[in-house]
Amino acid sequence: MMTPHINAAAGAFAKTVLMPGDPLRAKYIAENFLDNPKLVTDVRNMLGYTGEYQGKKISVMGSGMGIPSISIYAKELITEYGVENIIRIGSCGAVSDKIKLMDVVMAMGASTDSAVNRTRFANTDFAMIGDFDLLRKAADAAEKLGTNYHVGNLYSSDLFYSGDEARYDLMEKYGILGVEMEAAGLYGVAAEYGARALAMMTVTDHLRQGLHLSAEERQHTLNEMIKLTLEAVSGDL
Ligand SMILES: O=P(O)(O)O[C@H]1O[C@H](CO)[C@@H](O)[C@H]1O
Ligand SMILES: O=c1cc[nH]c(=O)[nH]1
Repeated sequence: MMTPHINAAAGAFAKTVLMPGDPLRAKYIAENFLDNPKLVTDVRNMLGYTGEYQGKKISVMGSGMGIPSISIYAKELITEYGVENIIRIGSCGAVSDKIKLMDVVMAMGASTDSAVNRTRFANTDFAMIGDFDLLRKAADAAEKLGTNYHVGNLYSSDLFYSGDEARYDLMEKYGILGVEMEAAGLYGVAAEYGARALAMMTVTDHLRQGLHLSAEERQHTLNEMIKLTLEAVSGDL
């Protein structure tokens, strides 16, 4: 079996796929957190691996950056490879002083300036929400591991370089917890094709305070989020 973007064999993916934006983060997770990881797809270097966690099959694959990219991979994973659960594990920027660097943000919902969900939903506003069961398990895992986390609304932006300070004010007023570039697209695909999805982000940047995690801090905190995610999904693999 092959799609235009995934060259894995039929059955190569587990029913649960962790999805960081960066394919090299997928490689890092496979090599450092999974047992017996095998590369199953590498079209365009968008690396995907399947291995085991606590003896059960699990996959990890990069999504690329932005809603169009994750929409292609998530759709093909669900419809062509039978994937049932996709958990995005990414990075985001914060706009509120209540959110600190290294906190984890779990997207109960995802707002966006992208048109994709209006395009797929008769030009009306479909509420982009994460799967409640995955969200509850992720929050429970964060409590267990003592992670600082927030649950609420995220903003998936088409522009990384927007420079729109007024929009950051609006986001803060409306309680947006983080800005990233994929969650609303992932939630739309999951709704359209009947899969479960959750997006979780580590806060790596503070867009109002001009703060950015160092490379080492990014690595460390992303490790925490990966452990949290594996703990959250371990009962369902
Ligand atoms: O760290 P990842 O998962 O790539 O997520 C964030 O980082 C990228 C921008 O640098 C965008 O993909 C954004 O959503
Ligand atoms: O999209 C993103 C990702 C990380 N940090 C940001 O500020 N924006």
